Amino acid sequence: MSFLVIDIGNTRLKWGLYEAPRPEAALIAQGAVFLEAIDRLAEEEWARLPAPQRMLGSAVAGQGVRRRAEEQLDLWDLTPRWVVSQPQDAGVVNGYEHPARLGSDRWLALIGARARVLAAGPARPALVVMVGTAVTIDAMDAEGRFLGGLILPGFGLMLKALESGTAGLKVPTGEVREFPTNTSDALMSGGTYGIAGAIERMHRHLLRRCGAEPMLLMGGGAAVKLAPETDLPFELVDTLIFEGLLRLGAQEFPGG
Ligand SMILES: Nc1ncnc2c1ncn2[C@@H]1O[C@H](COP(=O)(O)OP(=O)(O)OP(=O)(O)O)[C@@H](O)[C@H]1O
Ligand SMILES: CC(C)(CO)[C@@H](O)C(=O)NCCC(=O)O
Ligand SMILES: [K+]
Repeated sequence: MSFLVIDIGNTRLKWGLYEAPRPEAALIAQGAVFLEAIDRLAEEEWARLPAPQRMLGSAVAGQGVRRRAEEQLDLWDLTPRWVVSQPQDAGVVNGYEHPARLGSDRWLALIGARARVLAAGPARPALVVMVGTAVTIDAMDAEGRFLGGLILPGFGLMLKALESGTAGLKVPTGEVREFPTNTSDALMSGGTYGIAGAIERMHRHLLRRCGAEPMLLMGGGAAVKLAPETDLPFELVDTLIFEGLLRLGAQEFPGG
């Protein structure tokens, strides 16, 4: 009973085909396309896939984009299901004031992270960082309660904002330097240290709140850029959202 998972962010749609809706299921195929290219999925990347029987997705890019993805899913005989963040599920308690307003990608990453924490040994807090179009830095305690998190602009949005909001800043890519001495390096270093600094700050908040060293998990398209600048020990995990979808899929489709 093969299982398709989809993560629609604000820049790209990521998909994965697993042999079943189960956390330990084998990955059959995966891919990513920019949102502009969604309308060609059925005739290109998906055309050669064995038909999935079940599907579960996350979509934070808006109704229009989600509908375009659903049109492509018409290729197969399955009912599209999209995750809405719940007050609690799969061992995670959602501390958001309005739980359903938490981005489903963040919710799924927390569910994926919780499973990793428990698999790694005694329960401990976790800090879940996703570096995509936006950056999110989400804190979860040792009992699996999501305490709250930060939303920052990602690299692309930060640079775009500076470029369009000033006369003197253009955006050729620079290097990360401790003491930048040209505009490109100053911009790249500012963005990188801005995000790295926010991670360190949130790490401190969580350590103080819980009194235990959090597990730091980082993912998303631009996480590799940040990795060398992060002093804290971390794990790069690109599949947290998929892992969350597999866990929820196992609950939703218990027979396979
Ligand atoms: N070298 C770069 N310079 C400027 N911006 C960049 C660079 N590389 C990536 N970005 C931007 O960083 C953001 C992250 O993009 P990417 O597609 O890699 O992540 P993603 O995890 O798929 O994002 P999402 O899940 O939000 O769709 C995008 O807004 C992209 O434009
Ligand atoms: C913050 C993003 C854009 C990150 O992808 C997404 O999770 C989202 O649109 N969230 C909704 C708002 C919130 O999580 O508070
Ligand atoms: K995202």
